[in-house]
Amino acid sequence: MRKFSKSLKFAIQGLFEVFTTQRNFKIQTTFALLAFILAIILNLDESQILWISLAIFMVLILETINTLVEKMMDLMHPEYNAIVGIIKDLGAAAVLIAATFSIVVAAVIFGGKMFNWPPKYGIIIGILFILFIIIGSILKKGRDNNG
Ligand SMILES: Nc1ncnc2c1ncn2[C@@H]1O[C@H](COP(=O)(O)OP(=O)(O)OP(=O)(O)O)[C@@H](O)[C@H]1O
Repeated sequence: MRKFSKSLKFAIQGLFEVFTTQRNFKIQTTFALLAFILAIILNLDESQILWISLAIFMVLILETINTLVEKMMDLMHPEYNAIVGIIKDLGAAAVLIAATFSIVVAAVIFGGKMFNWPPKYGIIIGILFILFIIIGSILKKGRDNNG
């Protein structure tokens, strides 16, 4: 039991660390709080609350892992290095994917409840994001090959 309370203490220390040092995490927790309050006001049902919670916690988990990766890389390799840059960019990409998922969930659940948006708006956001990845990558490759 003592071991568990110690582990919990370290985990909470980590939580305070990511909250106090990471501006993005502060913004994400503020949005999370607003989303949970809105969920109460709109009287969301069980599955809607679970989807909102999944979206919120995925972003927070990935932002924490992204911070961990950044700190690890800064410790292991403080000087400029192209691979370090790619590793950090990948961590940021994981957060962006989770953030997009949370926009899809918000559009379907909050948009549906507040503005009567059809659920297909969520699909449209998903398609736009996938197209952005594909077209953006092709354009970038073309630019890299030319320059
Ligand atoms: N050592 C490095 N070598 C190459 N590129 C780097 C390096 N450090 C950072 N970068 C580039 O800068 C971007 C931002 O990195 P950084 O570690 O500053 O993250 P951040 O999101 O601004 O985090 P924080 O605000 O917590 O410092 C990375 O995604 C990467 O593209």
